[in-house]
This record gives sequence, structure tokens and C-alpha cells, in this order.
Amino acid sequence: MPLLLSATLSQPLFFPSSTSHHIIINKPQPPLIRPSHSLNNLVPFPFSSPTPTLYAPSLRILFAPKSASINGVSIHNNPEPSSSTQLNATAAAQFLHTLRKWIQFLPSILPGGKWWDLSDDDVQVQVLAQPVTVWRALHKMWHLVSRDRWVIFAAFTALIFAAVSEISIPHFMTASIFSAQKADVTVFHRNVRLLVLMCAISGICSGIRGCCFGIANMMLVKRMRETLYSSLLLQDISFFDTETVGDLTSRLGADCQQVSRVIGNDINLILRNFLQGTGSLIYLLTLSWPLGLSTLLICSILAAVMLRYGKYQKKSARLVQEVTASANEVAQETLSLIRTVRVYGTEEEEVGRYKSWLEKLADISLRQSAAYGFWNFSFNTLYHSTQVIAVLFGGISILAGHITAEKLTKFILYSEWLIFSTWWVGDNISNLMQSVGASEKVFHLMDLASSSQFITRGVKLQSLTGQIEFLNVSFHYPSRPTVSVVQLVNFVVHPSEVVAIVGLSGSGKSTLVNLLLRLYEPTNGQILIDGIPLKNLDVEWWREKIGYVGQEPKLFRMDISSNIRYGCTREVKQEDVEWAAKQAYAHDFISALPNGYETLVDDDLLSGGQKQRIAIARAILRDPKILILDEATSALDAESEHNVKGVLRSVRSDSRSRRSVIVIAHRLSTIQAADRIVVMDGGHVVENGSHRELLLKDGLYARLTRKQADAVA
Ligand SMILES: Nc1ncnc2c1ncn2[C@@H]1O[C@H](COP(=O)(O)OP(=O)(O)OP(=O)(O)O)[C@@H](O)[C@H]1O
Repeated sequence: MPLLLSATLSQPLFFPSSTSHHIIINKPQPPLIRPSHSLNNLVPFPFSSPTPTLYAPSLRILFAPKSASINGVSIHNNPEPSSSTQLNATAAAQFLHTLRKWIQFLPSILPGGKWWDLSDDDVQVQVLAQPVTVWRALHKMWHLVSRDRWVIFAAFTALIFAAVSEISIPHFMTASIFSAQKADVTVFHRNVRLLVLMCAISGICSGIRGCCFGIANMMLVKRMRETLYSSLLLQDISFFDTETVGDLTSRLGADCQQVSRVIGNDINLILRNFLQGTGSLIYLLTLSWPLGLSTLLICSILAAVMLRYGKYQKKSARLVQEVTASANEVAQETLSLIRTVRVYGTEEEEVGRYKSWLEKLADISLRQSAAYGFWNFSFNTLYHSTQVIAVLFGGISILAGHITAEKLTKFILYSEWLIFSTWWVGDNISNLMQSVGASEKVFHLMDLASSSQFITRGVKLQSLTGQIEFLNVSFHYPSRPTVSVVQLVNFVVHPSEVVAIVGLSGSGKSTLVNLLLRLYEPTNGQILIDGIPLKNLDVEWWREKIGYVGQEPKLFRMDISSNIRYGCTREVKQEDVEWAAKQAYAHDFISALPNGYETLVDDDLLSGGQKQRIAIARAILRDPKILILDEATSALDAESEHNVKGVLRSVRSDSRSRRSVIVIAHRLSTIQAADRIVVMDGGHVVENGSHRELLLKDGLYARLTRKQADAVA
């Protein structure tokens, strides 16, 4: 009875053909189809399957569904023994299937075939940026570096001198050799002197050129990152509802780096080779115009191929940047949520998610490399054609006495120079196209208009009492225009009043605070501050008057003292910082830390409640006219309640600093002492009054209070 070996393999296995057993490799996937994460609609590469399949009919290697393992290779008795004729027939069918796939695939890899298709839909990458032309990109780059145009001018001057001196070297070299052959000593010495001079000029100017272009490049990347970063920071908050951190940091990092090659490398080499190519062509035409024209024809074909290749590279580069950004996005998200990933044991899924983007990247890179191969093939063929033409026609011309050997030598040297210059220009234009492709999203983001809040300056009030009035305020988030989050909200916070906003989760409490902070503008109605519409106030001045503590505050990676001072525009001494920390009940735990207020804040160092107390100290230090506390939910509840109650107590006891307080509370016991309680339900204000009044009303607030009391009991 034949034995059946099966194993799940990622690499092919080979077995000696002398075996008398049926060897079956368990491979559940059909052999030539890429997994679902390959580029959609792209013609797959038969050998690019991540789990290559061995197909060897002569070895009787087949597919089988069942396995039992010995050292990773399973051995079974074949449950349904089949005759060797049947096996051979199956193997032959498989072979024919593979062959058919290859025959179908091969035409698609010819130039213009479907395999090369890199359409945006295929990759399913959201390409937001409008295509940027090379000229537009260069114009923008010039705008960024034009402040230091002296470097660019120095670079171009050095480039011209270096190019001219380099291009004259073959002339003086040939002239020296042939004058020596003719024993013309004077001409020989003159040519050698000029050759040395040209070599020296070329060396010095090349050095200056490289250095100046390098400086210009460094400045370009620096300014690009500066401009992009400040453009991002000045966007409306709604912009960050749709863009992810991973994507944006990828633009700042990888994309700007890719663009960094433009001036130092691409433009530098394109100009240098263009100048040298033009010089060579003129020289060739003066030597022999028929030979010169035939070289020019070959170079034109090369230029046409190069143009096509450049366009392809530009598109693929843009896709590479998009896919890289998406991969970064996944990595950034997973790493920032690593605790959740660990607890739920989803490491493999996350690796899979990241890998699927890497696969897409590999698919595009595969096409890029294949295109590069085609380009090199074209260049080599055309390059050797010029040599053949030069030798053939040049030889015939020498035999006919139309041209001297010296002229032919010069011709061969300069035609090589011309074709190499064309190649270099082509290569660097394609690099330039790639850089421009990569820069599309960067320029798109740089061009975004800043939030209108930073452009128009509003009114600054002489004094602020802290009266806040919501008048028929309705709002929906820009990212969800069909969902109205708050509707026709009306309530007033009087100066120095403590108002609590309560309600079920998702009822719109934090949204009201977002509107008050002017992170978003109401879609209807308005908010009045001391009777003035909030949208007419100067946003910077307004935010200076507010102290805000969010639900789960994040701290900066700096020492505790700097974290408390963060954003405080007035001069503050260390005593002020400690006073604010005492008010926020943070002083004791800060003093107990090894370096006290100098301790560097680390994410793991402080508990959620401690971070919240530091954030409260930060808010208090600003001595705000309006204090907003968004009490933490969930795990922080007990500690948060204690913190918030402490703040409310100190606000009450400190008669010097009168401030209005808005507190969003989940634990209703926190806010019983509030002057007034506003109850939210489904985006509406449903009740408004003191704790006692609302209990008497026996509405939603009373129900919520009873529920929480029952839960505690
Ligand atoms: N940036 C946003 N983009 C789109 N929708 C949002 C955004 N922020 C909040 N929402 C939605 O608005 C609604 C109200 O959210 P909000 O945070 O104001 O509720 P909340 O009462 O403060 O909830 P919680 O008590 O859980 O903090 C929710 O349905 C939420 O999904």
C-alpha cells in the first residue's frame, strides 16, 4: 500500500524519484492565484505566489487534504488507493493547467500589457492629491529655497564651468595623443597644458557644485517639513477627524525625504548631462553631420523610451508613497494600542494587516524593477547601436578618405558621451518624476488653507465676567453631516456659577464643550459670551481665558513643572506652579517622586488620576475666568470624582478668583453641590435646575440618580 506524505509547506520539497511511495504535498491553495491582498485586477505573476507550489509529475507529487506529522512532514496510509495511471492523469492535468496560466500570462508582460497597469483603483489606495506637474513642483520648490538663491546661483555657475571643462577633456586628450603621434612637440605641450587645466577646473567646480546643491537640498527639505508641519498644525480640528497620525507623519518623514533628492541629485545631474550632451552633439555635427545625425536619431529613440519610463515611474512612486503611508498608519495604530493588541492576542492579525500593505508595496516595486529592466535593455541596445554605426560608417569614411582616424576617435568618444548624457538625463528625469510623484500629497497638504480662526482676528474684551449663553445651538460633526449631535440647545451659565452637565453617554455633553472651546462652530444658533457672539471674539484671547481639563488628559514628554506651565502665557514662578499643584491635590504625590517637579513624565510613570491632577493644575495656573472639567469616565471614575470635587471645593473657598465653572459629570454624587444642573438626552437639553429641583421633578435626572444609588447599594 503506498504511503502518503503530506506537509504544509512554504517552500518546495524535493524527493528522490527512486521512492516507491506516493508523495503528496498538502497545499490547499490553487497554485497560481495570489491571495486577496494582491493588487486587485492586476495580472498576477505566476512565480510570485507567497507559497510556491512544487509541481513534478515525474515525482508523483500531488495535493492531498489530510495530514499527520513526523517532524513536520506527515505520513499516512492512503485511505483511497488510486492506480498510478490515475495519478499520472491528474498530474498531467495539473501540468497543463500551469502551462495554460503561463501562456495567458506572458502576453500581459509585453510593453503596454495589462500586467503593467498601475491604476489607482487597482491598488485601492485613496489618492487624495491632485496630480502635480513637474513645473508646478519645481516652481514650488524654488519658492521654498529662493530666499537663499545665492547657493543656487553658485551651484549653477560651478555646474556650467564643470560641464564645459569636462566636455573638452576628450578633445584635448585625443588631440594630445595624435599630436604626439605626429611628433608635433609644441602642439603636444599646448594640448597637455590645456588638458591639465580642464581637469583641474572640472575637479574644483564639480566639488563646489556638489556642495552647493547639497546645501540647497538640505534647505529644501528643512523648509518643506517646516511649512508642512505648520500647515498641519493650523488646520481646523475637523481635518484631524479624517486624517490619521500615521499618514501625516509619513508625509513629513518618508515623502519629504524622497523629495530631498530633487535639487541635490536630480536637477543637478539633469542639467550637467544636458549641457554636456548638447556640447557633444554640436561637436559631433561639426565633425561629421551624417554620423552626428544618426547618433541623434538613436538618442531621440532613447529619449522617447525614457519619457514613457519616467511617466510610469512617477505614477508608481506616488502609489508607493500612498501604500507606505497606509502601512505606517497600521503600524502606528497597532503600536499605540499595543496593550489592547496584547490583551486580545491579535498580534498575528496585526502582522497580517501590516503584511498585506507590504505585499502591495512589493507588487508595485516588482513592476518598477521590471520597468527598470526594460529601460536598461533599451539603453544598452541603443548604446551599442551607436558604436556599431560609428565603426561601420566611420570605417567606410576612412577608407574613402573622407575622415581621419583622429576625427573618428573623437567621434566615437563624443558619441559615447552623448548617449551616456542622454541616459543620465533620462535616468534622472525618471528619478525627478518619482520625487514629484512622491511630493503630490505633501504639496497638497502644504497648500491647504489655514483654519479661518488663525486668519481673522476678532474682538478682545476689556474685561470678562464669564457669562455664557447657548442660544438655539445645533451642530453636526463635519465628518458625519447627516447626524445631528446637538439640537436647539438653550441654557445660561451666569458669572461665577458652577453648572454641571449630565446625561447618558453620547448625549452630546463633550460636544457642547467642543463648541465652547471653538474647536468646531455651531451649524445653527450661537454662543454668547458676556452678550458678544463667541465667533466674533479673538480665538487666542478667548482660549487664554479658559482652563480645560479633558476626560483622559495626555501629558507631554517633559518634566512635571513644564507640563503644568504648558500654554501659560504669563510669567510664572516655581511657587505659582506649586500653588496650582496644591489646589489640584497634586503637590503631595509630585513631591514624593524621586526628582519632584523635575521628574520627566513617562506614560507608565503616572496613574490616570495623577495625570488628571496635573492637567487640573495646568488649568488652574492660567487663572482662567472659565474653568471646564470633563470628568473622566470608566476606570478613572472614583479618583476623578475625588479630583473634581476637590477643585469645586477650592473654587468655592477661594473668593479672590471668581470663575464660572462647567463640569461634565458621570458620577452624579460629584455635582450635587453645583449651582445648577443641565440634563442632556439625545442632543437636547431636557432638564435644567438645582439638584433638589430636579429630584422633585422626578424626570431623567432623578431616574439616573436613583439608578446610581441602587448600583452603589
Ligand atoms: N469628532 C467627532 N466626529 C464625529 N462624531 C463625533 C465626534 N465626536 C463625537 N461624535 C459623536 O457625537 C455624539 C456625542 O458625543 P459626545 O462626546 O459629545 O457625547 P458625551 O455625552 O460627551 O459622551 P460621553 O459621556 O461618553 O463622553 C456621539 O454619537 C459621538 O459618536
